Amino acid sequence: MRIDVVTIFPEYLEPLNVSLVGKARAAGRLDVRVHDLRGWAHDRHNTVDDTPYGGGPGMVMMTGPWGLALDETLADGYEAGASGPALVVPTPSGRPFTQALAGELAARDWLIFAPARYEGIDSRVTAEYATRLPVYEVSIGDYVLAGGEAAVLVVTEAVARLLPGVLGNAQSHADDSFAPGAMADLLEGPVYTKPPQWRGRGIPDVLLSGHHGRIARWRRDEALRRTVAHRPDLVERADPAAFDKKDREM
Ligand SMILES: N#Cc1c(-c2ccc3ccn(Cc4cccnc4)c3c2)n[nH]c1N
Repeated sequence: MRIDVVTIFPEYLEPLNVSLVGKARAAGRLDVRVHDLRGWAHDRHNTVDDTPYGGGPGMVMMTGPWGLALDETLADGYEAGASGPALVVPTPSGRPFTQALAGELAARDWLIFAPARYEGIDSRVTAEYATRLPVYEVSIGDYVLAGGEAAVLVVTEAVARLLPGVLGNAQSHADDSFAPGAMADLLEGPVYTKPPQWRGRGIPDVLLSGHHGRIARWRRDEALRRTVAHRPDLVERADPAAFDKKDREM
């Protein structure tokens, strides 16, 4: 997969050089290119924003630099695979970014991220590029950030860990919270490792039993308990029959 990021804060994307994404880049599984939007702002001050039509607070990012940047990025001759590029625009007014959407994006071979600042990008930019490629306007949560770069880090990591060969243990995907299958709509339960005793706290006996069926059921029950406590909305939408099916899978 190739990922391009066009931003006025290239340094914000430094974390894409470390850990899971950094290792995937070093292994050649991920090709990440970060571009400074101001390189396409050709006035004396490299201006990328202006006042909003209709008035109101803040500034809006202008069409000009974004159009030049995205045209050049799309035209650089990269031989995209069958799925071609998609434009991903983080915005507080976007569709919720979910594990399912991470899986959808991970199936593409080229993502171009357009993280904005100020009050966002002139809406004609997404309208223009929606005529040329899929545009995903996504939100990483119901809170307000100052820009889209943090969302790029979140989406990139969630997508990268789903790419073949990136996450060491393929089984980890199946155990993910929100992953399709047995754990869909369930939060992950508690995890433990050595030492067996710590400040007078031990390990649940079932985890030391070696009985895999009981361990799987205990983990499912703990996941359900945590989901009821932290995300009752997920429990309400779950299909009770699915829980029975999960029991049979344990
Ligand atoms: N994804 C995502 C987001 C953002 C987000 C993303 C991009 C931009 C660009 C500009 N802003 C600031 C801004 C713009 C308009 C109104 N309010 C604030 C952003 C916020 N906030 N919260 C999220 N979950």
